[in-house]
Amino acid sequence: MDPKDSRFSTQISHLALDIGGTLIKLVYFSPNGDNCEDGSIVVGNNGCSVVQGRLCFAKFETRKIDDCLDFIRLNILQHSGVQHARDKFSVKATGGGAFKFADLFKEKLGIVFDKEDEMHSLVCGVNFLLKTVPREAFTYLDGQKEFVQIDHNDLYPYLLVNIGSGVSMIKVDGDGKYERISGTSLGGGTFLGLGKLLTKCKSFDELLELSHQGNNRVIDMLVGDIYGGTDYSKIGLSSTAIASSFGKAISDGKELEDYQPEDVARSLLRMISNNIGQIAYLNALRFGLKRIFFGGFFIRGLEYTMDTISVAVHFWSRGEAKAMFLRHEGFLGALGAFTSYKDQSHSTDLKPHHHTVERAVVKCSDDDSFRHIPVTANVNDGEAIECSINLV
Ligand SMILES: Nc1ncnc2c1ncn2[C@@H]1O[C@H](COP(=O)(O)OP(=O)(O)OP(=O)(O)O)[C@@H](O)[C@H]1O
Ligand SMILES: CC(C)(CO)[C@@H](O)C(=O)NCCC(=O)O
Repeated sequence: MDPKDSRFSTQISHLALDIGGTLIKLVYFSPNGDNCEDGSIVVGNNGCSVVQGRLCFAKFETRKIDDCLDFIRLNILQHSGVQHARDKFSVKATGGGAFKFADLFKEKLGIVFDKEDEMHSLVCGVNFLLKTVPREAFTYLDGQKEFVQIDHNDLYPYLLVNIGSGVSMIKVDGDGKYERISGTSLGGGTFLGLGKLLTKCKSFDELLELSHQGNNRVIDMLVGDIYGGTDYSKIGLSSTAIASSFGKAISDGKELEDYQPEDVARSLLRMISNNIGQIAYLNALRFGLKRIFFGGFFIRGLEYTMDTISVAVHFWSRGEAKAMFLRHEGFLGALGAFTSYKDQSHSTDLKPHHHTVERAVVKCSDDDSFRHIPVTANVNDGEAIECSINLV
């Protein structure tokens, strides 16, 4: 197969979207490195072409969906010499937006969504990563990041906690065997929404930056604040443990303006992370699960967030359960939708039924400068995955 001939089809058919309440995530296969550094095409064998390249990642704010449409138009459609796909191509899509924005994509780009269930996609995405991508999962405790060697024969059961706008908790027992056992509406959307209201910051990055500089003890009421500086050791609470998030605001006699936005952001991040860690542990306990994988874009590879979640899980489980994180945390659903191409033949006659990942590389697309991709990744924003797909 001449790679040039198949380029348009390849790029369109190997794109998957996860359109969530806050963010749109894209995973796309770049066969020739045009959209992703250093990729390479090639190799034909026995009527089946193996195309080498990379899985690339990009994200957009859902409220700025036009940017996402432009990205697809400029980097995928126009790149291939067309403006509109004229209803010819269906693309895997998951998340609530696969329903909400189906008409928009059809009207603006001529792309039809082939919808994949959100929970199913999340589970497929995690299983794909854990089974295929080396050094994907890691623990984070006391400032130490440690990669976890995953034994494919001893992967299940595990608890998946996906922290997006809201939080879903899914017990995974095998490939396609899972149950959503819990969830909470206090998630990444709560952090960002409350954060914007309380600190006047404009973006998630700004809020994170603020939280870096803050001190949660200024607003949180600690056990020591209640117990005159001492631990409550009888029930295992140290004086520095948070007794009540934002509790000091009750009696400080201060207005919101009297607090530093940094301290508010820090308390908020701690409150949300702690709460999710605790609910996750309780659900793990319900079903006797020892391993908890945390995903979703709320985490963003942020040490403070991961540390807080890990400490919460460690503390409540008395060291029995383990919190683990994933390098491609934010792209689980989109990756899962992408891998679902392998389950069926495709209108373009392309069928990626096998993904071989040799190594993950630290270059990727950056959503803020998507017109100039490729660029080097920032804050773990989705490292490209080197892989090959079979075209039949
Ligand atoms: N650049 C960003 N802009 C906005 N939010 C961000 C950003 N980076 C990380 N976040 C955080 O990630 C959250 C969204 O995560 P994610 O994309 O996994 O969920 P979603 O798919 O939008 O939500 P849901 O699955 O609940 O529909 C936000 O609520 C916010 O806390
Ligand atoms: C509604 C979804 C699944 C959309 O992704 C997510 O935002 C979520 O799991 N929210 C939490 C809802 C709840 O269980 O209370």
